[in-house]
Amino acid sequence: MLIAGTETVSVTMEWAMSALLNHPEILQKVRAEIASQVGHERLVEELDLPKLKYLRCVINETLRLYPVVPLLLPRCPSEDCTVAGFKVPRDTILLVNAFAMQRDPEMWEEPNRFEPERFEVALEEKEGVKFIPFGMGRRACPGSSMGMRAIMLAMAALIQCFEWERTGQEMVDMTPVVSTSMVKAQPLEAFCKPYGSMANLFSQL
Ligand code: HEM
Repeated sequence: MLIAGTETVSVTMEWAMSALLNHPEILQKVRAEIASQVGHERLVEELDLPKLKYLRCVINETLRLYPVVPLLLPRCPSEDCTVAGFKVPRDTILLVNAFAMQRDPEMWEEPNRFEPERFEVALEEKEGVKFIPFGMGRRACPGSSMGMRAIMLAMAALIQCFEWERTGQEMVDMTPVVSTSMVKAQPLEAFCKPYGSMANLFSQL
């Protein structure tokens, strides 16, 4: 539970921040949303999260392109069954490739493009199966809602309090490696400095 609930959150945040540094215009849009919905007189808090709709789209788009658990957890049917027309004998280990589904060009327009706006329109119920970063069914992630809240709150605070930049002209390397989870091959390095309008708040801490 500890690993399931901590590494997933921190790794997703690293992917999200990396994607934002490679798309400064999207980072700017998140910053503008936080400025209009929360301002700079106080720190963002959990009750603000429902208002940060674009930030939620950014996290969803991050989970689509960089799902921390790309093959979900293995399934093993207790009886013979049929999956997508294939006969599967009992006790076969089945893996669901969420990574491939979430980049399938038959399901997504320009699938490799980081475009949070695609989540501004709610997925239709039948489309829900194409976006499964938390798995689905009885064994789906029980911490999905807590995970989303933790990521959104931490990301919102980081963006509200600091200005972020890449360390140079070159883009952040987004190459993944898969171990127990899908992490960045190169850990993120970035520059940050306190955001001017938050200086008052920092001095009171
Ligand atoms: C970004 C955050 C997270 C992601 C992307 C994520 C993703 C997943 C995925 C894909 C599974 C497998 C589901 C399946 O195979 O259908 C899973 C299982 C699980 N997750 Fe998460 N998770 C996250 C956060 C959390 C948190 C915060 C907790 C707990 C506090 C948690 C606890 C668990 C547990 C206990 C399971 C195993 C469930 C079972 O086998 O029945 N996860 N998670």
